[in-house]
Amino acid sequence: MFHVSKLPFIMQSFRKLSHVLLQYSFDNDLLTPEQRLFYEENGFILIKNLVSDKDIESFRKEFERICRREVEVPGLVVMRDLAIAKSEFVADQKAVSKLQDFQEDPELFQYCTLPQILKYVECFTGPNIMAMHTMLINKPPDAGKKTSRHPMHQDLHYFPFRPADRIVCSWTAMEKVNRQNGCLVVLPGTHTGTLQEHDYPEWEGGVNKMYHGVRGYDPKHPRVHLEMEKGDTVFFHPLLIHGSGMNQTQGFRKAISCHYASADCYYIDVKGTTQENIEKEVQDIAAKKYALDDNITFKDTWAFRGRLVQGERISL
Ligand SMILES: CC(C)CC(=O)SCCNC(=O)CCNC(=O)[C@H](O)C(C)(C)COP(=O)(O)OP(=O)(O)OC[C@H]1O[C@@H](n2cnc3c(N)ncnc32)[C@H](O)[C@@H]1OP(=O)(O)O
Ligand SMILES: Nc1ncnc2c1ncn2[C@@H]1O[C@H](COP(=O)(O)OP(=O)(O)OP(=O)(O)O)[C@@H](O)[C@H]1O
Ligand SMILES: O=C(O)CCC(=O)C(=O)O
Ligand SMILES: [Fe+2]
Ligand SMILES: [Mg+2]
Repeated sequence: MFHVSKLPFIMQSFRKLSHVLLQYSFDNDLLTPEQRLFYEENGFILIKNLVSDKDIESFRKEFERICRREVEVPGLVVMRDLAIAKSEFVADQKAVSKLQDFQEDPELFQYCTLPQILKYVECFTGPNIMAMHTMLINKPPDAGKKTSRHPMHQDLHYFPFRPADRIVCSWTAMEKVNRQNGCLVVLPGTHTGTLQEHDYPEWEGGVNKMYHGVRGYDPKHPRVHLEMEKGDTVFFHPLLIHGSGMNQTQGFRKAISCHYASADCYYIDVKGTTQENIEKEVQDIAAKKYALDDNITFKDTWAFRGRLVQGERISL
């Protein structure tokens, strides 16, 4: 018979067991057992209303200043949608589809250090945390060629560091996102698989630079559209297959995100793996951007951009 005096023993056994059975998250006081199990099984977890309107307003303002070129940010990559980059019209601020690598912009980088975000991140990375990759995505109204889509992919394809289970993305909606404006689409449970081969999808209207898609995923796998309100944040595993649909509205769908990794993750050599194709593209772009010879390594491009946000810097 169960007796309350046995409760501490039962709890302790559960904790021990959970270390064996739950490989994707850590035991702490933040996630409920149900939330942990959800992440373990699905590879993502959505937390409502995590980032304040005030913070989002300040990211939006800074984004606009960058578009107007009132501030210059070292290392920042300003992307334009393919449909606009290849058009004859002079691009104005509305042409910016994505900012990458805003680690040197104090206003935007504030996002990566928000304590309420880091508390969740720690459940997946542990206490020593590096912000490895930053983005502000401004998905434009589709110009008619479906170039606003992001093909289904696994973010780990871009990362030469491991282990995958100690990496997590936080992605915060800066406004209401839904099917109409191209919310995230995820294939729940795919984080338990392996890294798949990625390449450019054969889309008629073309595809944006470096938007590789996963080859041959099961089109019948259940899809979940993550409709979110402003401030809602999803945390997801780097093997989770995800993408985003076309923006069929006239507004620019904004989201801000950061990929975090445990500071004791280690770099790997991707030679001879499916990641060789992205390594080559990244090195070609980096060589141009930093006006260097082609001796900048894939690993360097990451070590150089990564920033410690909690604990101590170890091997990344
Ligand atoms: C987990 C995470 C990492 C997952 C992801 O983020 S997946 C997406 C990752 N994407 C990236 O990292 C994209 C990086 N993009 C860039 O570095 C830049 O936007 C560049 C593609 C190098 C272009 O930048 P920049 O050289 O300043 O732009 P320019 O206007 O001078 O154009 C130079 C040539 O590039 C072309 N271009 C610009 N934007 C795109 C585009 N979106 N897709 C395809 N081609 C593009 C542009 O047309 C021009 O081509 P040519 O006229 O020389 O043929
Ligand atoms: N031909 C394709 N190959 C690979 N991925 C695709 C293809 N077409 C769409 N996708 C991806 O599938 C996801 C959903 O795209 P899409 O907008 O077509 O459908 P949806 O949003 O589920 O449906 P709806 O637009 O009817 O609401 C996106 O990640 C998109 O990039
Ligand atoms: O905001 C989006 O459309 C998703 C972007 C994404 O998955 C990525 O850049 O890796
Ligand atoms: Fe992604
Ligand atoms: Mg759609």
